[in-house]
Amino acid sequence: MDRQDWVARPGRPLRGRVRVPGDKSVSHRALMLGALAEGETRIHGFLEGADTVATARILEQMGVRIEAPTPGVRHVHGVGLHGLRAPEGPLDCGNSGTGMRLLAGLLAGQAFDSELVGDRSLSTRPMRRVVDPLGAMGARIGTADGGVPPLRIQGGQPLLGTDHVLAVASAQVKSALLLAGLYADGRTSVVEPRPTRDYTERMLAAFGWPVEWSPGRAALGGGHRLVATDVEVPGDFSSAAFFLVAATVVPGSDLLLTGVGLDPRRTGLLEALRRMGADIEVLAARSRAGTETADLRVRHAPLSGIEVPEALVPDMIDEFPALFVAAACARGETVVRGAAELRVKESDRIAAMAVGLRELGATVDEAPDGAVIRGPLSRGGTVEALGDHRIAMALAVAAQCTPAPVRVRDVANVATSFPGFASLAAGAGMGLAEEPAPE
Ligand SMILES: O=C(O)C1=C[C@@H](OP(=O)(O)O)[C@@H](O)[C@H](O)C1
Ligand SMILES: C=C(OP(=O)(O)O)C(=O)O
Repeated sequence: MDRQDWVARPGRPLRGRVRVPGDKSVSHRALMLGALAEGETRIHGFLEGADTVATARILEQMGVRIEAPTPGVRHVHGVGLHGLRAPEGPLDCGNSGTGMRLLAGLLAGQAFDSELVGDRSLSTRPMRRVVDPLGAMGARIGTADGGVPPLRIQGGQPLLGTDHVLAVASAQVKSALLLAGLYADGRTSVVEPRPTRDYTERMLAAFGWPVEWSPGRAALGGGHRLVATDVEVPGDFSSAAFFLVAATVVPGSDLLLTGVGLDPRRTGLLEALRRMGADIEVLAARSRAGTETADLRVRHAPLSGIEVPEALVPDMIDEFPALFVAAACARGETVVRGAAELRVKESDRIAAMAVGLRELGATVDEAPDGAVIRGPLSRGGTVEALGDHRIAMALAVAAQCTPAPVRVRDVANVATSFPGFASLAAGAGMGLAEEPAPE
């Protein structure tokens, strides 16, 4: 990917309507379950991001026909639970932790060997969290030194249903184990330290696989079949988050975000921003095929710092870069704790935001599992997104509150989760322009 920068500066108040792209978590899962189902699964609202496109390509490498008649639509011709073919080479997950961890579970149950690789960032992310519990089920998966990718998965291993008690609250780990459980003999169960997003459970049920779940627990048995079904992907709350914060902090803003998925395990930021004083209304809430979707009207409001309740952390795990910006624009200080997972995302997101916001004049005291953040953002400058999509978008939002322009370096990776962010943001009023990176 070519290096790309943005120059961001205060623009106009954010106004009008914005429709964010489809949910990344749902798009990955719809492809995977569609591939393993019998029949044709039609996905609408599919995220055309590099992460989800990488997952589609991997499934195609294993013999799944996936048509893309128009952008945002995929027709997945399922091959059935045992219909995948051995791939000819390594399977490239790109930047996607979700892709790699979920596929590790799915591939552990196949009759053939496979290898999962990723880009530079993904190649540093911890994989023992899936490799060890999959190993307890009988899977054989090798990693590079330090438990990082590539993952070499030996096929033909019989899997045994196992009861897992997880140390980290991770929907990716839970989902990997449930996907392996489809191929296991007996019952696979997962207990989480805190409830995480339950899209895998919901979608398995929609595809006809018997699964029991409640917040923090999930269980299924092997030996059933998946039947193709249509999937309507809601707008990604994690993408909407940047607009929620931008419209809240820029005076005069009044913005409508349409068709945003509001799964309760995803909307921790809504709760945190409201506690800080944000003015966000949920309008036209509707439930389609078990998915909560609504329009969000957000108007500028002054914010005050809070202590973010630890129980909210998994429900806003991808929204902390945006929350850090809201905190730097608030009166008083904001305290984040219990969020050590942020250190093993696409970048160390605590460090990345601390360095970026300090460059713009904020005070950020880092802790191993969080930070204390104090504004104001008192100057412009040059900040590093470190190739992390969420850091890039958060720092562009921060620049809407600085007295001088901000160059955000290394932003090309925004295409993994939010292609078209810069033009959508500029259209809504944000001051944001793409710039080639200097040599
Ligand atoms: O299951 C998923 O789709 C995801 C789970 C979260 O990761 P963890 O499970 O590692 O917390 C989140 O950060 C990621 O963007 C998507
Ligand atoms: C952490 C993220 O994704 P992944 O783990 O799939 O790379 C994210 O999108 O913020």
